[in-house]
Amino acid sequence: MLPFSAPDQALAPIRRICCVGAGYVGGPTCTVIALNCPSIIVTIVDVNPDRIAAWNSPPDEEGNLSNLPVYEPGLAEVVKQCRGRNLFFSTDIDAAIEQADLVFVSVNTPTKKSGMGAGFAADLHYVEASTRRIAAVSTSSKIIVEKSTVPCRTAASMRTILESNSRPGLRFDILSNPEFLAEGTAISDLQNPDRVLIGSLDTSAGRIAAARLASVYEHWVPQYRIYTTGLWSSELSKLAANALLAQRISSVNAMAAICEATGADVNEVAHACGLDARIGPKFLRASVGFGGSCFQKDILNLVYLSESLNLPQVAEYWKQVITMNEWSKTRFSNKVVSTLFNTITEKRIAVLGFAFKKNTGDTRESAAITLCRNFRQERAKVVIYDPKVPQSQIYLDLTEPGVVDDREAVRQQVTIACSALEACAGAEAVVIATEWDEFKHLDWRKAYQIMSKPAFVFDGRGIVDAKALRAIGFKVHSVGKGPEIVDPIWS
Ligand SMILES: NC(=O)C1=CN([C@@H]2O[C@H](COP(=O)(O)OP(=O)(O)OC[C@H]3O[C@@H](n4cnc5c(N)ncnc54)[C@H](O)[C@@H]3O)[C@@H](O)[C@H]2O)C=CC1
Ligand SMILES: O=C(O)[C@H]1O[C@H](OP(=O)(O)OP(=O)(O)OC[C@H]2O[C@@H](n3ccc(=O)[nH]c3=O)[C@H](O)[C@@H]2O)[C@H](O)[C@@H](O)[C@@H]1O
Repeated sequence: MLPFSAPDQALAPIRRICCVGAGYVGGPTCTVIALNCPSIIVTIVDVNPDRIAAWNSPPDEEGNLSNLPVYEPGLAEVVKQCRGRNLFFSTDIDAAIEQADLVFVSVNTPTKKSGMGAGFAADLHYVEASTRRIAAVSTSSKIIVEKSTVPCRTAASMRTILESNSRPGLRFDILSNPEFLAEGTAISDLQNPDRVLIGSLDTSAGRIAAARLASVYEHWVPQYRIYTTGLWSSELSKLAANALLAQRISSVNAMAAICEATGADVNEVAHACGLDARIGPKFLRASVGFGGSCFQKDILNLVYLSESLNLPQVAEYWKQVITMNEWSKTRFSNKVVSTLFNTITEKRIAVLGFAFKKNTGDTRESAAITLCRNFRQERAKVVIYDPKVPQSQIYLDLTEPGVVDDREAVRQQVTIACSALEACAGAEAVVIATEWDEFKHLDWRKAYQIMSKPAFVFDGRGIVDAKALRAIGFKVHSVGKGPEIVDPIWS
């Protein structure tokens, strides 16, 4: 990567930053900026007063900020250090925008639910509303930074909106600065990013704006990790990176199906492949299927973009990553049903983990939601335990939005346990849906004692020691591992 070279002229320093959107990205990202740049005043704003109140919530009896709206290891400590010093959370959006030299737009860009492009295109309503607000209230020129993940050329729409609606004489330089943090490791990803990507117009003003944003990151990120590109490349790189990451998981999950049918072990296959420096070892863990708010949404967005560009083969190629993911989830729940003698009706199924991955309380697109819905359709009694997801969120996720109000039916069929062992009590099967460390270290002997027999474990994350569990008496299915095949030639 070429080191970022700043323009020769002296750059006006950034003194005040406003971040519009206090969610999973805006909150942690701008908190880390505040931590590393004590000379910059950072104000994070949101239209949701409950979210802002939670960011401002007081410490609990032990002095910990346990009620922040986002759970991330290390986040509470950083908020505690900076809040009230140079970090503020507010609902006064207009004031924060007006005072800022630089505004991050970090609002949600979900998949459109209706209208043109429904089910594929990104809903840019929130980005447009924020941009219009910036235009309406600004009394000084600013740098506007797209932090949200957006389709290619969104910056051009933002520019048109700003130029048509702002006071005369003001100038807005628009940059793309996509975020690559992963939930659960957000603070370390932000403190030590693989790269910071900044896209700008290839004009002198564009390059100066990029250099001013880079100077913020340079407080803690080495220059060689700051990569500047054109605006459209930067926007597309974010969609491309997520598509490539998700594609790796779908590829390894496709291999997992072959492993299960042949007796090969997906961990060994992934390790053997990952030793090739061109492939690399990371992000090759077979699973019940990927979740999270972005992989599916961003690939759908790429599919829509490809179709709009009249590239149906490209669209079909990326769509297959999602098709494989959906199939992986269904394949896993079908395995549970077929192993439990083809019926789980009235059987108690303990689902361990509901978040889309460990170390987060986020459940968006979590594979556990699909599994639990499938188990409900089979009329099982589902007992769920997750260390970080609140009961209300689990019920919300399992309720089907639609004409029929099924809240009562869900509550009759699904209960929430306070511990993993409580979930296991009386269960016919344990399904590991999220790779929380505590499930690795569960007292599996105790779990076996309190379960119905035969006691089954379905490990959708490949985290338990299947041999040790079999020695206890469990019947174990691990994703990507076939049954112990006894080959007559060798026995
Ligand atoms: N969640 C993640 O790990 C990552 C998300 N992204 C992208 O970042 C963007 C934000 O994602 P999240 O933070 O997860 O979303 P989120 O839903 O957690 O947060 C977005 C926030 O923006 C607020 N908002 C919406 N319109 C607003 C407006 N006009 N004025 C003020 N506030 C407004 C919402 O109330 C909400 O609190 C998305 O484009 C996403 O694709 C990128 C990298 C990682
Ligand atoms: O744009 C985004 O939102 C972010 O999406 C992902 O981050 P995130 O979804 O938070 O978490 P990941 O660690 O990528 O995991 C996504 C899903 O894939 C699953 N996964 C991950 C890795 C793996 O090897 N196998 C696997 O099944 C996880 O369990 C999880 O369900 C990307 O990793 C981030 O770089 C990106 O910024």
